[in-house]
Amino acid sequence: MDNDIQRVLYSEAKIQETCKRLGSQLTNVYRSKRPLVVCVLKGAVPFTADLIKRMDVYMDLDFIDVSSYHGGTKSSGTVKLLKDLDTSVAGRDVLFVDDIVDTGKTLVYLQRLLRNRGAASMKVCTLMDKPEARPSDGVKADYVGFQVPNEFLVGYGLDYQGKYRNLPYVGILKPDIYQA
Ligand SMILES: O=P(O)(O)OC[C@H]1O[C@H](OP(=O)(O)OP(=O)(O)O)[C@H](O)[C@@H]1O
Ligand code: HPA
Repeated sequence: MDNDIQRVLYSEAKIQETCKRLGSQLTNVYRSKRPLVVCVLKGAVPFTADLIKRMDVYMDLDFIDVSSYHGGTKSSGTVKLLKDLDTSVAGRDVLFVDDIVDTGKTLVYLQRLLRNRGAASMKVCTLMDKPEARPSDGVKADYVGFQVPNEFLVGYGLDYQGKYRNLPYVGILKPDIYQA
């Protein structure tokens, strides 16, 4: 897989350092609470696994599966709910964990879906934020690891046609891979 990568943007060490920083920030925020951490499948799996190990708080973990990138590099614009939460969010402090906020459509969808379920609070932690991909008055994540350039990225959860999620770093693919 390494041969398919043109440039590494965030190394494994840099990502781990960032998980540590975000984890201690979130530990302070949720110290006296018991948050419901919601991992947004599938891309957020590696980040969630590393982040929660850095959060020294009692918490519950649940998963929601939504998808809008159907194999390509552009959002289809339509977010589909593939699996809902198993846990009630009423009265809970919900923390969404995602790998990237790009156009922001996934985030808008998730916030809309949970709005009427009575959560006490809803926050978003994302490893990567691509603000140039959406209007400046668009949605915002509360806790961000890296602000990333407006390019299609792979690795550490991010896929291209289902591949590269298991790379331990984040990078940019060689141009010929898209054409293959
Ligand atoms: O801000 P947006 O433009 O909505 O993009 C962000 C979303 O896109 C990716 O998920 P995807 O829909 O590809 O599903 P996956 O995680 O299962 O790959 C990523 O994991 C985010 O959840
Ligand atoms: O840059 C990206 N790469 C892979 N998947 C994504 N989903 C949203 N943005 C991206």
